[in-house]
Amino acid sequence: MFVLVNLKTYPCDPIAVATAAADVADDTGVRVGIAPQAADIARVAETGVETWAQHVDPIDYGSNTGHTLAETAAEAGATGTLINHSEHRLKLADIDGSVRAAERADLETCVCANNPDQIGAATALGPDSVAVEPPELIGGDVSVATADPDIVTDAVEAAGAVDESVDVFCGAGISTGDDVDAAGDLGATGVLLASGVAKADDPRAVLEDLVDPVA
Ligand SMILES: O=C(CO)COP(=O)(O)O
Repeated sequence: MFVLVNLKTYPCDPIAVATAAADVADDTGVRVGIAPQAADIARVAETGVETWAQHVDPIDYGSNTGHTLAETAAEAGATGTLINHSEHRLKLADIDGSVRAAERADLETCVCANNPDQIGAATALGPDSVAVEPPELIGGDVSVATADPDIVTDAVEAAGAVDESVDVFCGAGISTGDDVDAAGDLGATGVLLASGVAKADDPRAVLEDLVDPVA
């Protein structure tokens, strides 16, 4: 399982979380990634943790004020990027453009989607992975795998019908190792989570628990 922690713009210490995540990954062999804000990518990457961008724009070098260029994210130390997160939704053509931009910069891609139909469409764009995250469960206390297991199995089926080589992750409300385990049982090969770690009093303890059943 891949455990990808999206720090969003939560007021946590990205370096403390990244250092803990790097330690937990080293100790257990579980793949753990951190997706900090763009401005924090370089110092998060310096901790040695697998570092992802939260977004890259469908642009090339040039006159694009205020955008995130995939090459710059990669040079800062990112090795992957989320695209079309529920809190940063893009038009279909721009999702495609962002996937192409990320590929150009050798960034691994995960396209997020709200439901299985969107997962099928996202898979057709050829990312490395897709992630189903029901918006109504994001930031809540109940894991998607518990609250809506069918959405995960349907997403796995929808992606598989288009391209079996594309990994399927799930996210929303995931905060424990049991949640990660349940997501795996439904066919997900990774989880995306945020508040469970970023808002925790002890992010290291949460990270240790998250990887425990899959270690
Ligand atoms: O949006 C998410 C990860 O990208 C999920 O957020 P929560 O883990 O806070 O529900």
